[in-house]
Amino acid sequence: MKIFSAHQIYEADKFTIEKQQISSDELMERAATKLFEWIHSRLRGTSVNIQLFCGIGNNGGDGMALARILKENEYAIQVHVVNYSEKRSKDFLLNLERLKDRKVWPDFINSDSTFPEIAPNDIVVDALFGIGLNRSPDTWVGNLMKYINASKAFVLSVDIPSGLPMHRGPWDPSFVIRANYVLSFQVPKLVFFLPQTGIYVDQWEILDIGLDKEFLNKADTDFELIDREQMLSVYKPRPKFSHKGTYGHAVIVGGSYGKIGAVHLASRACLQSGAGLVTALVPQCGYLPLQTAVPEVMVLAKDREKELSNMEIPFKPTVVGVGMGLGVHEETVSAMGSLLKEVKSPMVIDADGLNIMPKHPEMLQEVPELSILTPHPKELERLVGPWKDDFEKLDKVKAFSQKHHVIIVIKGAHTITVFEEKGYVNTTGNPGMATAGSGDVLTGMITALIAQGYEPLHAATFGVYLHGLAGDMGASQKGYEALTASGILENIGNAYLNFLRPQEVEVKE
Ligand SMILES: NC(=O)C1=CN([C@@H]2O[C@H](COP(=O)(O)OP(=O)(O)OC[C@H]3O[C@@H](n4cnc5c(N)ncnc54)[C@H](OP(=O)(O)O)[C@@H]3O)[C@@H](O)[C@H]2O)[C@@H](O)CC1
Ligand SMILES: [K+]
Repeated sequence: MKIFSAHQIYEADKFTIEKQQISSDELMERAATKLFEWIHSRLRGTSVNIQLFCGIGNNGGDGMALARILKENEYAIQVHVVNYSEKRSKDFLLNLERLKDRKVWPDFINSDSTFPEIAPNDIVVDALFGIGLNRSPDTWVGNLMKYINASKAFVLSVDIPSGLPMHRGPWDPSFVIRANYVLSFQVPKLVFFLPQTGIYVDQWEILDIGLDKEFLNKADTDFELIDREQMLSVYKPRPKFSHKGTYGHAVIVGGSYGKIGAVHLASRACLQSGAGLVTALVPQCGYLPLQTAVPEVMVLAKDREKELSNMEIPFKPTVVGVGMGLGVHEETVSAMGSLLKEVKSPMVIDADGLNIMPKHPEMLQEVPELSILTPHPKELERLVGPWKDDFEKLDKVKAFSQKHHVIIVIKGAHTITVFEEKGYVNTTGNPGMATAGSGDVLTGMITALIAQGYEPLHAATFGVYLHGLAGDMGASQKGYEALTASGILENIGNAYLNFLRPQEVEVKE
């Protein structure tokens, strides 16, 4: 699913109005009707007090139109117009008049007003600002947001939590509505998925307001959501007459004394994700534990006992995954330099494989094109430098990807895979996966997919998606706290099965 910028949404809006020959207020009416249907299907006429806080633009207009439909359906409502500007939108004014025609008189909140009381059982509809927010809300408006946040009421935001801009972090993090639920029109918004702004959104859902499908399909967006449907188009079924050679020979290079477990996890994940053959290249201390624990993995133990000083591979592997538990010993660093010179096809580079790079920038030049780098936030900062907000981070990663022609997997709650100009936002996974070794499993999985012939970008997005799904299945058995990297690994098979199972189709009433 594509993620549109504010500008693109306004364009889609304009295009739809022209093509469908409707007026802008008809589109607003559609939006408000969808909002109403969502609320009504849950409340079914329950006598609950609904307080609508409406701005003076089109987001506020949506709120006003919703208020009217709620009133027509005999819900108890109170409408507050938050008068933050004299520049009221045409459709806001139209809906204000329509509301007055129904004998509903909103109260107007200004900078010197006392805020209305909000009871714990009330529902607050937040229609202050939508995607048009372009500067910090005034202090009194920010204080109203804080006041709403401090209430115990359930907060339902229209389109986007008010106070969140579409293109940058908030000016003041306390001047943003914390939404229990966001009903977002037509397309998801990037801010829902970023660490600094996603915290304002507990749950979100898309309401289809009938924007022109052709326009939406044609549009080229900077970001996309990675979901099951899209991954199904990437998935490569295994043909009957295949053999282990069909699925490649992956080499996992890593480990040092006390950190052989990282290679163990990555190698097993690589096998369980479908690689034909897996060889682990480790220092001597890794030989016995790996041969004992994972009989399916072949082990190449190099000369040194405690760390790798030589990463020579005596055959031509399909793909190399490197870095987990490697350490940064001087000789390991130089062995890594030689490995990068040797390998010409895309690699997967993680952990210490990445930590080595910033101190040896010449190595970055040797990284094969289309390699996949999988940094966590600290490793990423070492690679691209610090950022002031998530948007600057994404810009820096895009520039880095373009410069080095590599794929970067920014690990996080919503892992984002960046390749050149574009970011792919993952939708699977959970907080239980923030645990030791989780990244080693991911590296093994992505390596396995490349071994099987997936092109690197697909290997990265599909690997991230499956890894999250395996984590979700693990968490459903054990809960977040008890989930370990082994728990993720054990669920790779279940993740594939779940992914390939035909999904139940939701029947709409
Ligand atoms: N396209 C769609 O799919 C549909 C969209 N719809 C709805 O429209 C919403 C977008 O509406 P919108 O453009 O009128 O902007 P909105 O967010 O209501 O802000 C209002 C105005 O406030 C101003 N302003 C900005 N920052 C400010 C600040 N800090 N303090 C004070 N003022 C500030 C700024 O105007 P300015 O003063 O800069 O000229 C801005 O224009 C969208 O989220 C959705 O709910 C639906 O109706 C149906 C179809
Ligand atoms: K809003």
